[in-house]
Amino acid sequence: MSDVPYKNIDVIGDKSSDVVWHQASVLTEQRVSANGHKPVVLWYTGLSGSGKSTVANAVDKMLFDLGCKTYVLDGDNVRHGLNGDLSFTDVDRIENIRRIGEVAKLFVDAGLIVSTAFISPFLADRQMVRDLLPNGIFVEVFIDTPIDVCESRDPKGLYKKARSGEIKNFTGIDSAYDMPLSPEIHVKTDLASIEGCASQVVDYLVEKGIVAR
Ligand SMILES: Nc1ncnc2c1ncn2[C@@H]1O[C@H](COP(=O)(O)OS(=O)(=O)O)[C@@H](OP(=O)(O)O)[C@H]1O
Ligand SMILES: Nc1ncnc2c1ncn2[C@@H]1O[C@H](COP(=O)(O)OP(=O)(O)O)[C@@H](O)[C@H]1O
Repeated sequence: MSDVPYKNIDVIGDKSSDVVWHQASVLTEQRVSANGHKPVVLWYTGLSGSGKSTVANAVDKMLFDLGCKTYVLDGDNVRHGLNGDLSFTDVDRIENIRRIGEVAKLFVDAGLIVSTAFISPFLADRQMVRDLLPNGIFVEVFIDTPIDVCESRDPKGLYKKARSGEIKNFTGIDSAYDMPLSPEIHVKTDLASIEGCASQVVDYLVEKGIVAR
């Protein structure tokens, strides 16, 4: 497990002590009742090329077709906008996950099923997001794909660049990945089809009474 210092602590610290929380006029409970399902964060974690985006989007489509209110936050997309100022140093990855955790919390408040597809390599950061949310809301989905399979897929040609030294701090090569210790859902993409992996996630949500089929 990596032990990374929170260098951006001045950013992370709460500087809003004079700001008072405004109570919304539509309560989360009312949104939940209108939506017909519980809000949840499906927190996908895994190496680059493991299948996070593919499985998250396949699940999202299945849930959308069941009438659920959903949204996917994807690493590649969020890093173009909200987190466009962040690199792949350990400190910036920590800040990346902290911001996504806060955004996911807002989506939960809106009553949605939010899927996040970020490498989120550090155990401590995934725990930080779990702790940010009410009990049972954070569902860790470990997209467990061996690095040699990810590298043979290499959908963006990034492993090739990392091996040649063109990209530094690449997860699994010269940057750490802490495997989840007890994820709620453990998906092995080298053993099941995309549809099979997505069904595994939806089955979990149905089994837990989060959505109805
Ligand atoms: N150095 C390095 N290491 C890992 N990944 C890299 C790197 N540089 C660029 N990329 C691309 O950025 C995507 C990962 O962004 P994340 O926000 O998910 O990363 S992290 O959670 O902050 O670790 C990742 O997307 P996925 O392949 O979808 O995981 C890559 O496309
Ligand atoms: N069972 C599977 N689940 C998910 N992806 C799979 C599976 N089998 C093959 N793939 C392929 O692996 C690649 C995963 O890429 P991607 O979803 O972008 O990964 P990540 O978001 O983790 O970087 C895609 O090209 C996808 O088609």
